[in-house]
Amino acid sequence: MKHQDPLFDYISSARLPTRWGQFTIHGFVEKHSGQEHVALSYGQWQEDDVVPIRIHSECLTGDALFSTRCDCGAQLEKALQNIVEQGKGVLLYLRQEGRGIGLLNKIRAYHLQDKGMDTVEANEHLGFDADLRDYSICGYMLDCLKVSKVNLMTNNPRKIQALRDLGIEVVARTPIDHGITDDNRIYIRTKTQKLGHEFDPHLLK
Ligand SMILES: Nc1nc2c(ncn2[C@@H]2O[C@H](COP(=O)(O)OP(=O)(O)OP(=O)(O)O)[C@@H](O)[C@H]2O)c(=O)[nH]1
Repeated sequence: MKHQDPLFDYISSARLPTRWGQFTIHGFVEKHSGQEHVALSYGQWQEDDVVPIRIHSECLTGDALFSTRCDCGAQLEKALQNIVEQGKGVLLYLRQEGRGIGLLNKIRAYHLQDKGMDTVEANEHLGFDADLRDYSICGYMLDCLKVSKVNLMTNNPRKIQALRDLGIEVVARTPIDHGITDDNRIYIRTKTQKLGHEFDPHLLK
């Protein structure tokens, strides 16, 4: 598993039983910042297989605190369920909270959204770009896990491009449009209009 890289390190792996099945959790670190990330893998594959994967960006409020202000928690659950149903797959869980602005800045952005701004306007009002995420560690993580061809669960074309730029073959995309509620319909509409996410328009009416 250990690969030499100037930017990233693999740390260790362990069993991770979950509600859906038994995964293995793998720990990684960005050397320059000390930022920690994890990958969950399930099942087995050959080097040439197309592996179902999800790149999930940390969302403490949605993933751990049950918020329905976004669709993150529902997407995380659905991704793990999909992987187990398909018998193999990988979830890359990147610690890029709030599209990269961090937890406390996300709460500041939520405050501005409570006052009427949309998710992009709120980021920009705080002096950030709409999306600050960096996916470069994904190439290293997938390399360590011996994955080179993927079926990516996402509605976000930027993730497809980011993987292609890293030399990963994105053979297919599986939409992941779970968790749309009255609490987040406007937020998701904004993501389609301003950030390029692809959603079935009927789901957003
Ligand atoms: N700045 C900011 N971040 C948010 C907000 N709502 C959710 N997030 C963060 O957005 C990230 C998830 O992004 P999404 O746009 O839902 O999904 P995606 O990862 O781009 O695309 P998918 O693969 O289709 O889910 C997580 O890091 C969340 O913490 C918000 O209103 N403002």
